[in-house]
Amino acid sequence: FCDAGTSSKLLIKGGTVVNAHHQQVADVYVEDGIIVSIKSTIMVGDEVTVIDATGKFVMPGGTDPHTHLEFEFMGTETVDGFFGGQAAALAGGTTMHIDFVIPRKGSLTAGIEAYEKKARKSCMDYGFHIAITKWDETMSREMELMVKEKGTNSFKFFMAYKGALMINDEFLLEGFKKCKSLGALAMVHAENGDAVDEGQKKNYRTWNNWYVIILNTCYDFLCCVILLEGEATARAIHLADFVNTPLYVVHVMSIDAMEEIAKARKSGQRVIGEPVASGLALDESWLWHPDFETAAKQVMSPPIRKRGHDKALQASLSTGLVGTDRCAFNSTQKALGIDDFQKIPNGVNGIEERMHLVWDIMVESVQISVTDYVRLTSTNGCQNARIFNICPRKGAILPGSDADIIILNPNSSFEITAKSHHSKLDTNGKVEVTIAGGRVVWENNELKVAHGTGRYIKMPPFSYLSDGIDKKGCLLSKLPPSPSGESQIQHLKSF
Ligand SMILES: NC(=O)NCCC(=O)O
Ligand SMILES: [Zn+2]
Ligand SMILES: [Zn+2]
Repeated sequence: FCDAGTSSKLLIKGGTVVNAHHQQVADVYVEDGIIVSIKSTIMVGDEVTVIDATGKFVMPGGTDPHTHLEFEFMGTETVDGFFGGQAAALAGGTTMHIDFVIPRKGSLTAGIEAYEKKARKSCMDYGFHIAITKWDETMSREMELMVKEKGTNSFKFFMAYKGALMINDEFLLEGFKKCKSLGALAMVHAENGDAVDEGQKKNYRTWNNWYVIILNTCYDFLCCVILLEGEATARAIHLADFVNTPLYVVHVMSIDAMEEIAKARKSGQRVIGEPVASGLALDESWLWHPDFETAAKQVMSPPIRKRGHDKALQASLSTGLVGTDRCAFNSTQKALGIDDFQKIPNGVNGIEERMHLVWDIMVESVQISVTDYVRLTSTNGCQNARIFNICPRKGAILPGSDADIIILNPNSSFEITAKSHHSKLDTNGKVEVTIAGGRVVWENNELKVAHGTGRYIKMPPFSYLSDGIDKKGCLLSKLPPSPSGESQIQHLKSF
């Protein structure tokens, strides 16, 4: 890593500037980390660094809404610290990410403080979601603190990982009610954790020598897990509807889950589904690879599905957004599960590849337009930046927006060849320049990043998703308050 680029005045000349709903050939002038103007021609003095973007796209840097950097999980910790993971992200055109704070000894305050420390050396802007892994009055008070004092506006509830992070329906409901009252977004990891646990316990403890023999039985189990993802997604949707709060389903991996979300959206419920790069690009055949290391790389939860689910998720993207769920473990860590596949640390890579994969899979195949691409990856329109209430600071090339900008050359192609990847992958379209906070941090295949240049981005509550939602009303809000000193019968009569 080199020193971060220092120029505080930049002119990006002659590129096609793309926002979520519009593109135009224009110059973009940046000063002190902020976009100052966008005009057909801008003249500047010698003190300004000029970047020629003729024939290329000038777009907002990506926001990855789902990462786990320096995450202690399943007896180990993800390979990247904040700085390393962010540097990789910047090389791939992502300029902001939102990571998940895991409570420490049950405390959200201790949890966020630990993450503030982890993120101190950041070279890229970041925000936090908060995971809720139990429920009591203290948790409820701490959620309030996280929103009102810590600048977070989203909480993730795990319906899986029994015995570790999982929360039951009663607490899920309490959490949803609290989210609603705070104007915060409820997020769910939707899998039926009890059933997954049961299936895993009963079967398939050995992966190594027995790998081929158990293959078919495991396959049946994974098919069943699809139903369990759909079931949990539907359950979360119904509970969110019951309290009338918006819902965000993370890492949607199956057609079943996707269809539940589509159905709810059709009926007017505010539900967002988040496919991830691995689910769009991979299929489960890798999971059955005879080489443990190759197979274990693909192990994540919910699992990557068979061909068909990827295409369906791609099709659903026209109304959505895309994250990575970056939770990377190396082969030594994955080998923790060589004798018991339940112990393979769950998680995949993607923070560096997401922007290129989505370009290649979606734009090159003409499934979406270039403006849609901006909407999905970096977030204006109705996606990440709006969902997390940070638009137009992020996700837009507009005067006043942060100067987080990428220059993408649609006529350049390259191979993703890192040793850690299971295959070589040709992608068309290449992020040639990344500008973060007004500094050129990626250019000529070289990173120029420095510790401490990334900022914590506060995300205020009551995004557009909360706007006007109470007009709809819900069963819970229509119930009269419980009686005091009145008999249940009288109370029910009055209702
Ligand atoms: N998804 C996964 O397998 N690992 C990361 C943790 C999570 O998001 O559930
Ligand atoms: Zn999850
Ligand atoms: Zn995750």
